[in-house]
Amino acid sequence: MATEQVLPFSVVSVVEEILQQHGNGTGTRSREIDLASRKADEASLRRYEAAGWLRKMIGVVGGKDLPAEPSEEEFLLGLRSGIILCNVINKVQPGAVPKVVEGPCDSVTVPDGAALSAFQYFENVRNFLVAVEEMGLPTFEASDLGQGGKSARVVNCVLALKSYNEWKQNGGVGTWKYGGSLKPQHSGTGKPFMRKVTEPFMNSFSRTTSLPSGGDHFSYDDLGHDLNESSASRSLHMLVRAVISNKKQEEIPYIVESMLNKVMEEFERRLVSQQELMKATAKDLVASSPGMSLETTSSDIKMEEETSTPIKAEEASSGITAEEYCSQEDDIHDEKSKIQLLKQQMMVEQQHKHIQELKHALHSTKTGMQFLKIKYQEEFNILGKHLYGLAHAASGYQRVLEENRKLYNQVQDLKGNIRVYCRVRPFLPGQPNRFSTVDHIEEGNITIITPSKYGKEGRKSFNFNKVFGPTATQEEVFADTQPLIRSVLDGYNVCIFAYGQTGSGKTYTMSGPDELTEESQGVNYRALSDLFLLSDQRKEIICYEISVQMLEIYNEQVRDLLASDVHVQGRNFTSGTMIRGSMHLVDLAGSERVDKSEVTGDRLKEAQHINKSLSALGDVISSLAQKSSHVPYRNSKLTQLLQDSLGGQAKTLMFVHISPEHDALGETISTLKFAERVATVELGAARVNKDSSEVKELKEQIANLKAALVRKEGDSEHSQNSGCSTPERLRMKPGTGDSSRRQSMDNAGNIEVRSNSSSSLRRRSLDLNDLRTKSPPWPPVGSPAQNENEEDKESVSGDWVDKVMVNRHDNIKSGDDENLLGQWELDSRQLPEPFYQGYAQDPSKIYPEQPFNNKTSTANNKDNQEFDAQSRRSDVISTDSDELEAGTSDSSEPDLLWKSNLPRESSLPNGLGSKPKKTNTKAIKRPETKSLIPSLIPSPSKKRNGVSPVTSKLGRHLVAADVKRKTGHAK
Ligand SMILES: Nc1ncnc2c1ncn2[C@@H]1O[C@H](COP(=O)(O)OP(=O)(O)OP(=O)(O)O)[C@@H](O)[C@H]1O
Repeated sequence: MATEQVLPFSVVSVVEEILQQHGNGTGTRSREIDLASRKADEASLRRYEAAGWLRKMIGVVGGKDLPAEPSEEEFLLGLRSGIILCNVINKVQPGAVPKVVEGPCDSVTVPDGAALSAFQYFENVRNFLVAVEEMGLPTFEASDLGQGGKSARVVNCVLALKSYNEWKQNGGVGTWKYGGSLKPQHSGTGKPFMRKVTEPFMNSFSRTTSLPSGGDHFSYDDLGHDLNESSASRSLHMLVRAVISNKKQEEIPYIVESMLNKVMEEFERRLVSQQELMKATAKDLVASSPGMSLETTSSDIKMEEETSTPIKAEEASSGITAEEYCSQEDDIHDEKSKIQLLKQQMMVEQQHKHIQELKHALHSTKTGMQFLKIKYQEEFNILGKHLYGLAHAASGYQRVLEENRKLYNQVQDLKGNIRVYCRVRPFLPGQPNRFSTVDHIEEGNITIITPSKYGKEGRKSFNFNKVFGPTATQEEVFADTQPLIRSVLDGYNVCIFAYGQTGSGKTYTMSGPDELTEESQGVNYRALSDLFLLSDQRKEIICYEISVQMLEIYNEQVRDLLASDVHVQGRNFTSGTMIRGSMHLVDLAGSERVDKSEVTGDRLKEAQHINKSLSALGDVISSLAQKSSHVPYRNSKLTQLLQDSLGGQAKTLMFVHISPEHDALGETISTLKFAERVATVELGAARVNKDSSEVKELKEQIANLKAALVRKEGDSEHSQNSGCSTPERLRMKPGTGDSSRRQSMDNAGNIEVRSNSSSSLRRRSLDLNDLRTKSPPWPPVGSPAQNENEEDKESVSGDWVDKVMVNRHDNIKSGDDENLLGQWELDSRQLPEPFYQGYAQDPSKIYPEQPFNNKTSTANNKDNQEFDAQSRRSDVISTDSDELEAGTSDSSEPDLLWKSNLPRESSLPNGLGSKPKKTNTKAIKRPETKSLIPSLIPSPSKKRNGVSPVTSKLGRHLVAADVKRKTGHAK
């Protein structure tokens, strides 16, 4: 059917041609007559159709002047007034002619009618024609309605109006336009005659044009085509009539069959030629478009056929030729190329637009990068400034640290150089009577419940720097001690010693209990740990060398339990200065009364020495408290060794311990009073042992010169006393070699150094000789850094005897403790270098304030030395006792504590110097059971009683021999 739609010929034309050929036998003349007749019939039929439609539209009454099948004259006459036309058009398009001039029906028929009426009728026709024109319908001339006028155009106009009306009544779908397609409505109303005989036949032929159905559009061209088609049908009809009119009835089927066969043949022939024409056209298109393939062309053509089917059908129906079609194809191809080109141009433009956008984005990115770069540079510069500031701050950090250290130590100094902390031991497990003598504790205050004889109120308060109750932990105790430890690393000498009666907790505080845990570690462990910790923290700034010395003083003999050295020594990397600090951790012997121990023999001798040590300590502290010009450091080994820590350069802390038991109340009060007195001692501002290298060299030069001077004096004395070669004399000579100096030291200094090959010292791969030879040079005696007292300067090691741990023998608990001692005893009699120079120079200088009246008795055997020391001490006490009363068991009263060594009794704060003298009956019965320190302070009553203070003190006071080896100190 697609082929039929594009056919440039119609079926009617083929049939007509066949019929004409069939009728050729009737002659040319008859054909001309038939054609004229056929045209006349067609015109009549069209006129009849128009008249019939008009009559139908306006009714019989309105159309009474128009016959159903009027002649041409009747048709024109009936429409001449324009009334029928105006009424009809107003029915088709209401209001098309607003005003229709009506008149008497006969006015038209009367030729002599009024001229006015004729004019009015003309107006009707004119209005009708205007309306028709506005509707897009074919018009005619008004003169066509006059006499002698032509009806053909009038009929066409009426039939067009009829078609328009039918299109409108069918719904008016689409837009009616002039030249549009409209399928003719073959209602058959205008073809009553043809419909009766030939309508099936005609319809079968006319439909071969396959015009689009539906009648969506109406155009005048369609009307023309319809009219042409109708004319052709009627012409065909007449040809058929002409062919069969003179034939017999029985011949007609054969004739019709013959004609149909011919029509079919002709139609097929034309189809074939049409197909050939189409193929040739397609090849030409391919040849003219090099880039187009045959398939593309075919598909394009097919596509074009599909898209333009209505147009082609219209073209076919309107007789478009193949050439015209090819021309249109070319136009379409060109159009497609243009579209393609436009598309490409659009793409190029779009890509160009994208490129522009990309360029813009790139530019923005570049700008952003530039901005970021500038920002980065700015931030980098700011960061650099910050870094510079930080570096500057870091460099100043050293100064700040130094300043902090200074301030920190200043604060410590402002607190007082001798600090006294009191600690109350808790009741021990298994103790039945738990009545505590401690009433209450408040920060630095402790109140003791006393019997009425001790006070009016039965209470007595003591103030110290700090008081720790029975529940205080080791950590809490050390927390308040720690600042002193840190001072050691800053170049200060520090002395921490524990004081108190036996069993009050001295060892517990300093070392801890026997079964040691991390929590129960005492000050010694924690202090050493802190030293190493701090030195490690400061290792970037200061290089510390820490050495530990462990000494024991027993019966006035000093034993080095570890090695010979030296100190905490640090070298500042930045300034190059050297600082030296020392720390003395001293666990003293018990201070309770001797009468509780009732010891004799060796114990008594031991107690005498302890007595002497503590007595000397009391003397030193008393002198310091009185700011005496002379401080008797050399009265005992203890005070000699602690000189640096008890002098003006040191920071001293005393832990005073008391027991809570009621039966220890006397010792408790005595101890607290002693401690309170100690707390009043002002040592002056502590000084840092800090030397530059130049100062150090100068000090060494001075020391050498002084040593040379001493040797020179010794030589001259030796020459004057030639022949006097007693051991004492020999000891007093300055040693020329190590062995001689050691010998001298052994004798004069009562120092015993023993080495044990199986000791833990050796297990640590330490060699005493090694340590000694590697020790720093012994400082010059009497160096400026030492005590201002010239005698003390010469006789005491000064800065160079540090790190002393004073230990005591415990003959009572000699079991396990003796084993522990074995680990630390040294067999060798090699002596530490400091003692050679400190003591061997001149024994008489050790006790300058005493008459050295028994030089020969201080023989080179140890016992003699001990006895000598005791004798000297006795001499001292004897001298003092001239002014003081003899001690009694009541001499433990605190008021008597310091009197013996105070130059002015009236200066005692408690005014007990005027206390009435008492006779000590206990002293007579058991003279060895007197308390230690109070007994060293003879009371006026004792003096008046005339009891020899020497015998009474030495005989009645005994330190309980319960001292353990403090092996933990050196671990
Ligand atoms: N604060 C305390 N907490 C618990 N137990 C303590 C405390 N203080 C002392 N002790 C215990 O009391 C007993 C005696 O203490 P410690 O040996 O330390 O006394 P001391 O003063 O050193 O005696 P000594 O003079 O004989 O050496 C020990 O068993 C010890 O563990």
